[in-house]
Amino acid sequence: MANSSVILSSFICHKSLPQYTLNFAQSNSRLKLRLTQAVSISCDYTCLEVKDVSYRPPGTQVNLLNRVSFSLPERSFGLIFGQSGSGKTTLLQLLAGLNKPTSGSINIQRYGNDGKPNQPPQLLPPERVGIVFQFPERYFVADTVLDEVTFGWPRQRGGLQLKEQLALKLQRALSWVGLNGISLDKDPHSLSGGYKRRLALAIQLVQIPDLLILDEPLAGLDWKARADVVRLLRHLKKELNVLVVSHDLMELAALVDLCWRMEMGGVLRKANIPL
Ligand SMILES: Nc1ncnc2c1ncn2[C@@H]1O[C@H](COP(=O)(O)OP(=O)(O)OP(=O)(O)O)[C@@H](O)[C@H]1O
Repeated sequence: MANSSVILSSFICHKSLPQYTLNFAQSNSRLKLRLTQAVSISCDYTCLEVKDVSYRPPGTQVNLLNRVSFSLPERSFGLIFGQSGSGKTTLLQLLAGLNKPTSGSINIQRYGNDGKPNQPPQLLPPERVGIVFQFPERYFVADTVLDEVTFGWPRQRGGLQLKEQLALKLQRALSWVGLNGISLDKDPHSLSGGYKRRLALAIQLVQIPDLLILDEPLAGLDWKARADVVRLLRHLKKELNVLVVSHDLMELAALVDLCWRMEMGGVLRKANIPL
């Protein structure tokens, strides 16, 4: 059976590896730990809090976002929908730290058992946000699944310990998205549509994000792959804070805890899903 040392050795000299697969019974350990913590330690929770965020691209006079405010408590699934050109992607880019708001704040707020903030709000650091853009498979650059997932990992710096930690996180991420059965030598471009999306998600889950953002996760998939991704999102929302921008309201409706409409001019309003 392949184990973390197999991944680890492949991470260090990954070009010369034979075919292998993953089978990790222990990879749900963090999940169990989180459940235990929730029951036995406290009922504290965190919440993404976006307050009065406006954005005007440098050198322009037009606000693409106008005083956007919303909150998304942890382990919930938020959906933003709205017309093309209304500003949804612009908002996601701010949340991911790719651009900075012209004004307003994007924070993580921790609350205590009494429902009151129990510490000052913390800025949401970009490295704690996972984002999967539309059609992520178009940006796959590697010839193997392993190279795709580990693309961007430290090659020179960092000791064995760091690499071992990363390898364990990789096992867990692949297990989360149900890819623990596939060969890491496989060409990512040869995967089915649903599996390509799973791979794109696994890449974002290696470091567990405080916020997982998905831009049109069902776009361009056939019905089977769409159902596959919806099933996966149902599973992930139990553990993560998920924010999705999508036009596929019917298919995602059953997952949605909170919903907003982005109106033209970058104004966000709370809404029901118009089914
Ligand atoms: N850097 C920029 N400078 C000026 N205008 C911009 C810039 N980036 C985006 N825009 C404009 O801002 C508006 C919002 O774009 P955005 O991509 O956020 O919309 P969207 O709601 O995500 O649309 P879609 O559903 O088609 O993806 C559009 O009119 C777009 O042309």
